[in-house]
Amino acid sequence: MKSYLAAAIQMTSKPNLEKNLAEAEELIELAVRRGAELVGLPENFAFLGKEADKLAQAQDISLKAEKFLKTMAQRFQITILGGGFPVPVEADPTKAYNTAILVAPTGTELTRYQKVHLFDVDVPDGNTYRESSTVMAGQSLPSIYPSEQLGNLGLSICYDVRFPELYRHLSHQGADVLFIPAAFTAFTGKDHWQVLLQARAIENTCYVIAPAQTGNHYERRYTHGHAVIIDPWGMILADAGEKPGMAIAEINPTRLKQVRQQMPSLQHRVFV
Ligand SMILES: O=C(O)CNC(=O)[C@H](CS)NC(=O)CCC(=O)C(=O)O
Repeated sequence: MKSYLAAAIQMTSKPNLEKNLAEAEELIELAVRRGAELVGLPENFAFLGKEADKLAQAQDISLKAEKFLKTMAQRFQITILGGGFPVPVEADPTKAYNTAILVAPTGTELTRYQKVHLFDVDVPDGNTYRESSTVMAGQSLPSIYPSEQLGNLGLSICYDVRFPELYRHLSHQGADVLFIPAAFTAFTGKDHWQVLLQARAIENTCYVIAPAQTGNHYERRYTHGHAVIIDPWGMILADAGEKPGMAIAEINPTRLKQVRQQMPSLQHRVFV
């Protein structure tokens, strides 16, 4: 593993696939110009709209999002994470998997994860979320992708951040970097987002790369923003704030080793 720059992209995706991909392309290009070799896009980067509209367009979103990620990775010679887009479930036309994929600079898919924990929550601000009405829950824990250059990369999506056992599973497999792409609600985000991300970084002594959605997407859907990169000690290395843009920071194996020496808690695990 070498030292390199990673970018966590922040977007305000809308119910408009073409527009979102054009915005993502601009931000990826900017990240590359700033030297990023690993770029993460947030959950719902390709489409953020009503559940029914998303499902109706799922086939189109799925094909175009996947093609887009492969084209970007090859054009800019970067590794790229697409932090969550709907992939239709063949056996059930009423459902899609909320899928994240990691793509190599060659355009090859390295690994894929289907979101396991679905956000079925009545948020106290009056918004109701029933992700399970259109999303099929993934059945298996994510596996890490061992990259010689970039370290062991672990995937997850958004609401997963509240389930520490998933990240324990990743760190148990040797994860160095945890991806937590999200579309966190503005209401929960203000109190929980940063705390949860820092906890996952600290307890697993891993880097956290958390691309995010921000602002108003349609009607009353607001997300929290603050795409961040956090180091294994829990320090916020970069924070994208509230506007579309990105957080960029160095992922450094020497720092990783240093923190794991200073705080060897992973070696002291008793139960998992
Ligand atoms: O907001 C939207 O319309 C899009 N959001 C999403 O697609 C996903 C699934 S509904 N959001 C989350 O998982 C939020 C989790 C969260 O916010 C928390 O855990 O507090």
